[in-house]
Amino acid sequence: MSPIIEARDAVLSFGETPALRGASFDADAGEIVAIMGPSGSGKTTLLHCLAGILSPTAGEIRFEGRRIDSLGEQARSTLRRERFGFVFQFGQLVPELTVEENVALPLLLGGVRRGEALRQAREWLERLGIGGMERRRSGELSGGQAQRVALARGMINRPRVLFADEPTGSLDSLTGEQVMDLMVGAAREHGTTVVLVTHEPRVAVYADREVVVRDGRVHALAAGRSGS
Ligand SMILES: Nc1ncnc2c1ncn2[C@@H]1O[C@H](COP(=O)(O)OP(=O)(O)OP(=O)(O)O)[C@@H](O)[C@H]1O
Repeated sequence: MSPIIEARDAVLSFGETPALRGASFDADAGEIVAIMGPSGSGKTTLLHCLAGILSPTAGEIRFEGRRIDSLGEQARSTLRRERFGFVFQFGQLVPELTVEENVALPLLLGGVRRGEALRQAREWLERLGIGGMERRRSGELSGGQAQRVALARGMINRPRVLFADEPTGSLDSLTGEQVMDLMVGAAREHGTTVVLVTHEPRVAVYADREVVVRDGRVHALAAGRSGS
């Protein structure tokens, strides 16, 4: 099986600071892969390259076998909206919008009618155990609730790949486990690949496989600890 998402020898610097120095990574369809590694090693930069947010200056990024690093900004933006989902450390919800509008946003941006988009948003909120909060604003949510909302927003367009950057980084361990259970459950149900950046071993055990980034390069770890 060829990987659904892949980086080959990706190189990227920020000014004089090298972030990726020939990073290679791949994930198969439906696989959950954790990217671990020390602070500043290049994890987030790798995730941003895989997700088409950044383009490496050398090397290749492929999604479903096709180069995406050479696409223009508009094509990458469409790809992100239609095929990828995102969950970040602090939810990054839009404070002016209600919870249901936040969740519906990827559908609304893709042209789905408002009524239908909000209906699907409420379904996801229900499913993630926060039904009844659809009219709140993000400032009225706990950290765990906000991450559930972010997860609902990340999954609502049934992405092929969900990119999660420290999704539990702002949560206590119990709440973090609940969010990870929900994320893994939703991803498994929809066959969504998950690329999960975390520095927490107890979060990485949710993955099928772990890799470690050091100094801008990716090192494989022994086969996943989960289930073993
Ligand atoms: N926008 C930026 N401008 C300048 N330097 C950056 C930028 N983003 C990242 N860097 C630098 O690139 C290197 C890799 O950063 P990156 O955020 O990818 O690491 P990380 O492994 O995700 O770190 P952390 O675990 O602390 O989030 C670091 O040296 C960082 O300082």
